[in-house]
Amino acid sequence: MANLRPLGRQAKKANRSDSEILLLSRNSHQSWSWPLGTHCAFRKPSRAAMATTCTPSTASLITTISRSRFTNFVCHGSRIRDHGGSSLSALPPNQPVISHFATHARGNICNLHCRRYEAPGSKANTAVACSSQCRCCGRSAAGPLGSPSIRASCSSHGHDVMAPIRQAGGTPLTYSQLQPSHAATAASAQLVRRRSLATASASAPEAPASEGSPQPLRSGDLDELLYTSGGEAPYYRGPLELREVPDSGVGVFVTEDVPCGTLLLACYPLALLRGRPTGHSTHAPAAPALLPSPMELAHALDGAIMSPLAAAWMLGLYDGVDDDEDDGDVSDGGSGEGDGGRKRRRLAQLRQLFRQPFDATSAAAPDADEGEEELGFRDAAGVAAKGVRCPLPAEAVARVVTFNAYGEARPDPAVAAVKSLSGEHLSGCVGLWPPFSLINHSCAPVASYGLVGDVMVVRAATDLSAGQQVTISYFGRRALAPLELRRAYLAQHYGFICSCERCTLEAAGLEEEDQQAGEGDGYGRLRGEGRNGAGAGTARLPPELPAFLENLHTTCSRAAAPHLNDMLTGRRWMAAAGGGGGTGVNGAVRRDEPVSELVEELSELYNYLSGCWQQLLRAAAAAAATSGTVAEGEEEEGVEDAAATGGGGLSQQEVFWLEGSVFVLLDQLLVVLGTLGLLKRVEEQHQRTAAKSMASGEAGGGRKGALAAAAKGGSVRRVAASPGGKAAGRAEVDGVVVVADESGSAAAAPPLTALAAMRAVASRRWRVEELTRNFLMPYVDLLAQAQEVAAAVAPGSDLAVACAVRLLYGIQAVLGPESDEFREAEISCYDALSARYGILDYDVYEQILEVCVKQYGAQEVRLPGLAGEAVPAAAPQPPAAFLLDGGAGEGGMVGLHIPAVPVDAEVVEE
Ligand SMILES: C[S@@+](CC[C@H](N)C(=O)[O-])C[C@H]1O[C@@H](n2cnc3c(N)ncnc32)[C@H](O)[C@@H]1O
Repeated sequence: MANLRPLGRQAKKANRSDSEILLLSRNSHQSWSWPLGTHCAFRKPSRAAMATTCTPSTASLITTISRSRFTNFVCHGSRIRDHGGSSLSALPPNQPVISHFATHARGNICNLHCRRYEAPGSKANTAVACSSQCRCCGRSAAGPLGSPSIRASCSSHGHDVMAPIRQAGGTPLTYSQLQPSHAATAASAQLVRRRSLATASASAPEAPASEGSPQPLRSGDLDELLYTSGGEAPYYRGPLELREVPDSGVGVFVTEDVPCGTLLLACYPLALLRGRPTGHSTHAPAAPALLPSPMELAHALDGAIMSPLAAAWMLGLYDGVDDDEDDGDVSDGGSGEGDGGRKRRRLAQLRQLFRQPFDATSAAAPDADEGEEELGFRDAAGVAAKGVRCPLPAEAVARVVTFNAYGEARPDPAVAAVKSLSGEHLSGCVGLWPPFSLINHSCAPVASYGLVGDVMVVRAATDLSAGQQVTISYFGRRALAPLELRRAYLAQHYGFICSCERCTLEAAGLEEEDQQAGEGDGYGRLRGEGRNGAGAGTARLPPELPAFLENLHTTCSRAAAPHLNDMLTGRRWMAAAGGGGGTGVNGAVRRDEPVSELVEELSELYNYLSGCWQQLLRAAAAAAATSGTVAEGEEEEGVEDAAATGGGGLSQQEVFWLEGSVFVLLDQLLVVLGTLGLLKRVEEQHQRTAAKSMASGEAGGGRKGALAAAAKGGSVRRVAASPGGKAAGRAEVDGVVVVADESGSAAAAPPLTALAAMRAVASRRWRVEELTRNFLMPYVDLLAQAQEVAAAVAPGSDLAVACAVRLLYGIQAVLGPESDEFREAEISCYDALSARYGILDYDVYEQILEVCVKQYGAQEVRLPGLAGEAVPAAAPQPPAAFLLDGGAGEGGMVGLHIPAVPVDAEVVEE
């Protein structure tokens, strides 16, 4: 599992229940100090407490935490296994305000979460002291003590949200985040003990709200996080600068180290079109049909009145003409600038624009008519200015929109939940956010992004080092597709051949496919042909792997997926149940389609898919072996070493990519596995029942008698008499319609229909151990792999969040909330949400998690029957399908729905 360790649920529980934890004392003007080498004082050692222990031996020293005006200090540190520890470094005394912030050391060994509470009346936006350095890895995540470059905030309900926001140029965000916590005292008393996810179970009766049932999101909680201060126009630019990037034009780079979750950019749109509001639904994404098209946006912009700043951006944004290409023209035309002239000029112009805040006064006014040119815009210097007409001709506007616009099919679930509190219902939209448009794409991006209302927010999705390019993924789930498919998509939609690190690596590998001992990366290394011969002669990957990978996706998505979709989705079941008989919509299964045929078909598919999966895993394992794989407990260092040295084998990252390339396969396996189990069980039950009836019939005289006898015994309820045939009959066995024919032979037992199967499934209790063994375990196993893939390839994306959330619930169902695996899964969840929303206060994290659980259908993992409750006998419901889709605003590549029906369960005999 990932190597990231934020505070876990246990830590939270410990704090909540053990109020003795020394650091958790609110609102008292008090200071603490620890002599060197003493442990943080947890009176009741818990696992969390132990993990948080700071000792010199783990190189974690707390010298003093200085006094003065700070009032409250909460430290949640956690550390997993035996890697180093969390560290609070020394703070000089008598700082005006002291705070620590969360260092979310993704990829580091340790993690530290510290929260500060302001004294009532004190100014939360006073510069705070931040200094924290991991002694294990030496990484520093903050500016110097007392530096005004970092601000911290208190949330309105008394918890704080620690988002290190840096004032590195640009206008800092001015919103409620930086205001004093107006209700810190009162709210801290109101701390609601939320029902822990860990203890929530399918069977748990709804607890009264006061007993800590999940609280609905309160706008105040996320306002702080989401920059919705009302009125003020948020703009924020972190420590970013523009640079030239070979083959990609201009790109955005960080000028200093920033930790994962750091806000990098928040800006207003130059223009934005929203679709018709559809409200927030937990399951149903906004219909794509409601999304305005980019061409509508281009049309709206054509000839629109806009601020001089916006007009300058329109001229500066990439329009599909490469700078190099244009250079030739320019010099040929006698500009005298020579090669690189336009490039340099453009870079200089963009740098100047990038420095200007792009806030609400910078936008276009597409609906403005002539007279409204007088409207108050402002120019690049921030001076009030007249509006100007869009300086580009229609076709150029269309090109700018094509290459720079961003569309979101549905709003982010957490944002939507917050917005809906104030009656605002977001919908899909298309818009242009100029500073955001300068960020290049990578198939292994390092930043996440999303819309908060109209504001585009970009965050570091991993720790970034000074000088590193900020990249995002232009597509969602396609990030998990193989090279050729990704490239085809980017070429078609964005007009470029991706030259990101991952593509370069994979392409290099493909080119070297036929070479002998490799010096290169990629597939050469995959085959154990690593540098200096490392790995040669040891485990080797199948030589056909590259082709295998490239073909697999095509096969699965084009052949298997539609087939499965058609056969297994809720729509189909619904159509089967929906009456009319015969075929339903979209060629749905016939009411009388025999289960055995479906089973056979699915079995074949399953064998094929699982063969592919096994092959892939073997390949990945073999590759890992060639890299001189890491011993247990040395995972992180090993990976780092491998990555750093470019060692002979395959780095963990490459393994992730490999696995990611067939991510689609995993979904399909899940669906097939689950459905197959379901059908097999029902069929077996059907056969048992038929055999029973036969036996009774033989003893009691004829099939008709058998049915009657069975009905008498309570297991079969007779619903129809023989239509006249000597041994025919029809009965319903707990929802399964059994129609006896006239042959009298067991083999001639009538086919169980798909519809009847669903009914049977829906009306039964499930045997827990069967569920666990046959369905949930493989499911969770696959999810765990998927989660790692998603975290590596698309951190902070919908996909990564969905995987992490579903894994959490899967592990809860299978291994329980006390298991180590659960804790690790929770850490993954926290990581995924932090990468998306920034470093989160635990309570906010819990709230967002709840929203995501609904959004991604994770609760469906809690299959009926796990807690022993009966599944309501009812007509088959269409499964509450959930879709693992892509990053912000993107649909999935394949769009498989995973049925949420309980599957592979054995009917408990009564
Ligand atoms: C939204 S713009 C990004 C900013 C752009 N680099 C510029 O100079 O304005 C998108 C364009 O940048 C270039 N680009 C972005 N990511 C790239 C990548 N990974 N490889 C190659 N070109 C890329 C492509 O030309 C693409 O159409």
